[in-house]
Amino acid sequence: MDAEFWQTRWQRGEIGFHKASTNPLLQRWWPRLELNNAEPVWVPLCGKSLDLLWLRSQGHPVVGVELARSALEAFSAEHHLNLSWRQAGEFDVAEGAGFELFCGDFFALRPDQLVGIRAVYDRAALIALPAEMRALYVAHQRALLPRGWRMLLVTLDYPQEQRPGPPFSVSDAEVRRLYAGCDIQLLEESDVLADHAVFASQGMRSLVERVYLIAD
Ligand SMILES: C[S@@+](CC[C@H](N)C(=O)[O-])C[C@H]1O[C@@H](n2cnc3c(N)ncnc32)[C@H](O)[C@@H]1O
Repeated sequence: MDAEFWQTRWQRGEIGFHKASTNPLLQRWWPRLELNNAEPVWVPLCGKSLDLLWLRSQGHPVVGVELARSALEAFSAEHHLNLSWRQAGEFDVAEGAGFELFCGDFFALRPDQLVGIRAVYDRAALIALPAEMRALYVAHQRALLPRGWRMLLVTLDYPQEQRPGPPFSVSDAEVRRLYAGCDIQLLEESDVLADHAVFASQGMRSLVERVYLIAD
């Protein structure tokens, strides 16, 4: 899952992960983070998700990172946001209308670029990465954020041998291992295979979606 893999997915429009509506799990569970609406929210591997718009509609300034510039340009154009671009070190940043979206590699971000962020939304970021990268991703995430953060995390769990990722299968045990030392609450768990006919046609036999509230 290198940069070229994702750039090619965006170039070819192979973005089945992108949803045409706000994630209902975000709407249902976000209040459990008990945030002040003025708190900025960090959205790693953000794509052009409509969830960014929903978070902003709640009053949150939204900070994201995304490798594919075309994704951020599409986000700006499709929602008439007229984001402008500036440079910040090795990142180009699309900003305006309550958004600050870093274009570049998550792993190149430094803590001083995310000062004051204590809220995180991870949907299809952790599970976009293969196992060896997930450990590095979580370690970097934890190094980037100041103590006291809270995160809403959405995962998928299925027999990995039934289909190659992404999305990758992430078990409950792995979430607890990766975020050891944090307070981890499982908010919801359900089998969602019936909603993913393509995965079922690829041989998947079960697909469990989980939503966690994780606090450092
Ligand atoms: C599965 S998609 C999910 C996008 C978004 N979270 C959503 O829910 O629609 C993963 C996204 O992460 C981006 N990505 C992958 N690796 C990245 C990295 N190292 N740094 C920044 N973005 C990355 C990809 O380009 C892709 O848009």
